[in-house]
Amino acid sequence: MGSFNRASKTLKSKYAQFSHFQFGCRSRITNPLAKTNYNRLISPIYNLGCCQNAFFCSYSSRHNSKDGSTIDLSQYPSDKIRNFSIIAHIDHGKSTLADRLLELTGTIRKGHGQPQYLDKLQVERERGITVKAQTATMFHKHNFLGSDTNFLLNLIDTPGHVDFSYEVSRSLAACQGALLVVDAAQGVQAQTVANFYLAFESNLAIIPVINKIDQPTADPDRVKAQLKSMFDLDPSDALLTSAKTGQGLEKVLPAVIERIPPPPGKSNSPLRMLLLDSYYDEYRGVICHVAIVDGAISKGDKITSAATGRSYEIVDVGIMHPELVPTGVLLTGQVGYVVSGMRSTKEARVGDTLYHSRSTVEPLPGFKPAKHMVFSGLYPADGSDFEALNHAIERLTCNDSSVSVTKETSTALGMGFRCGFLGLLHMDVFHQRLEQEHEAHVISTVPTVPYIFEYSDESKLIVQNPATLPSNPKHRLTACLEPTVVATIIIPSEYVGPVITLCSERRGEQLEHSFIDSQRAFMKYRLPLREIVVDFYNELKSITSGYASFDYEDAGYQASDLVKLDILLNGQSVDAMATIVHKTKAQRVGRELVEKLKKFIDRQMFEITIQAAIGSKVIARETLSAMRKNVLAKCYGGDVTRKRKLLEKQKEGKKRMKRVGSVDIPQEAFHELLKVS
Ligand SMILES: Nc1nc2c(ncn2[C@@H]2O[C@H](COP(=O)(O)OP(=O)(O)OP(=O)(O)O)[C@@H](O)[C@H]2O)c(=O)[nH]1
Repeated sequence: MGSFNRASKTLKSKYAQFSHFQFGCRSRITNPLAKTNYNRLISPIYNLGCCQNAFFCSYSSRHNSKDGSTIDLSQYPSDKIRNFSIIAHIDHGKSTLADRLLELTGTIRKGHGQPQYLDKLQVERERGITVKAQTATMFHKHNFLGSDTNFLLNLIDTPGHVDFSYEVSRSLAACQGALLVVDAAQGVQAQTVANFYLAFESNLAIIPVINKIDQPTADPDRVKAQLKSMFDLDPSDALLTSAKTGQGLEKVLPAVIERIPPPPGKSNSPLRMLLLDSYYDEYRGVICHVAIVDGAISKGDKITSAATGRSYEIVDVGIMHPELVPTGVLLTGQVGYVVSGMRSTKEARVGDTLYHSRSTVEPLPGFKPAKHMVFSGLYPADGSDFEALNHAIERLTCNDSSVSVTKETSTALGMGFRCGFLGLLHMDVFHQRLEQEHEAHVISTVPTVPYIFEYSDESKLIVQNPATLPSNPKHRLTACLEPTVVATIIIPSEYVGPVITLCSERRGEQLEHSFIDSQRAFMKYRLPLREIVVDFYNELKSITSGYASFDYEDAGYQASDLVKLDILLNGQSVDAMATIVHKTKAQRVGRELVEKLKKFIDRQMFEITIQAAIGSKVIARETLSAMRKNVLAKCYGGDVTRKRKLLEKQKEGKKRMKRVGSVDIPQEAFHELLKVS
């Protein structure tokens, strides 16, 4: 507990500086709908129908202005605006709570939208996770300081998974407060800790929300005690809710209005607009999400980008309500979108300051660039589809600028791309979106982390693709460095032993071990990134019967004993299968790789040797004896159509093979390798 108490003291002193209306304003919103259909913009009739009795009906204050805008934002100066995020550990109910708030304020009709309304992407719906943070503007009437006042509230629903914490930190930059949602049964989990600190370090007002109190195993008092001991949050400040049944939700928006300060910008200063995110719309070009830090922006204004120096004219401006609704203007403290004739999202740099071309301003600090933790090669399953894949990747990166892409060539797989991702789930999601949204069939190579190799001539090589590491370098190798992370693990106390064993097997160094309460342990480990990239979380879940929660943050590089492991088929190296491993693990990984490959490569008309080698030394070997696969073997009788079908299926399967020298490798073999390494 010592560390928590220390943290609490620091927090107390930090909190002492908190006074309402004194928070630094930074901003952010995010990508909404990949393909917004402007014909579906909310109609006045729809909005009138969906307003809830006691809540503010946005149309009561709407008018149709000359430029067609339907909402008059001039009645919302900064003191009537609240910008807040919903942050939580994965699955603690952020998106469901967001649904309820949208319904309460009449922004969406109750039961009208799909559950988790703001999770728009197919991949989000299929996996039940939030990948992109989403913003929605809501209007709400509240009795504030003795009089009924209309407020404009910007809600940002954020992802819970560690890979997307970059989204969370950008979201928080647009806010002055956050709802920290904690599951009443599960209590504080690893991402609760990580997200709390993100919000705390951004000086946000934090409102604890203990959600899912309808569950039979809910124990709100235990969670309150955890919030007190870990974050020094006052138990009496916690709101108790059930986003499922609606219990306690009426207290959420009043708390947002009363406890979160308004945005602090200056309305009479020149425009400073922070570019939070952008996405590409087929019909309108780049749509930028912005926060107005100072001043105001109107349709027709000329703006300049501080990052590129290019100027644009604003052709549309509005809010996300929750679809795009033109308002003709955005005022200080408001968040919304602008369309300005940018042709590619490369022109829209996240964190950029946009200002009126006629003025000069000090640019805003912007955001730290996203750090790529995992790299993988993406190749078209059919080599002739390179251009199609190129196009698909270009389109997708327009809507996910956190992926880095460079072209590369592999002797085994042909022309492809080396892509950098924020983590393995991010990589998986990108892959899935390529297939689902752009119909691209892709082979991805074993994910690797960025290693640094230093040589005697003081040169450094950053290796994002193991195949590029020279086996016989010109200069003597002086150091190998690998990236590390500090991992936070929260588990029921009875699983401490197995988790310690797992972390030491993964070359982890224990930094902290304490107890949150009588039932839950809290551990911090420094671990090589490579060791957690692939299946660490699955194994952690399996040894703790699914009760572990896990989060990590970048912790720099450490010297390590690394070797390059090559895979050879009939003596020929398969560059796409090369990997870099710790010397002590090379033997085991090599053996597992060749065994896996043996299972997945079909026997062919000749014998195939599969070898794992470090330099010229072979450390594992398997042999696949010769045989032709007869797909008709089990097909008795003379049914021609059935035989034809089987042969066509085989032909189709062959198309999905990759020929390396004389050996065909099925796509599944590459996928299976991901699991071993
Ligand atoms: N019993 C109960 N279930 C809830 C409540 N709130 C949410 N859930 C359920 O919890 C699951 C996760 O809810 P989400 O809203 O998707 O959680 P999330 O935090 O947005 O998840 P990520 O975006 O993946 O981090 C869903 O099955 C919800 O129906 C609640 O108050 N009570």
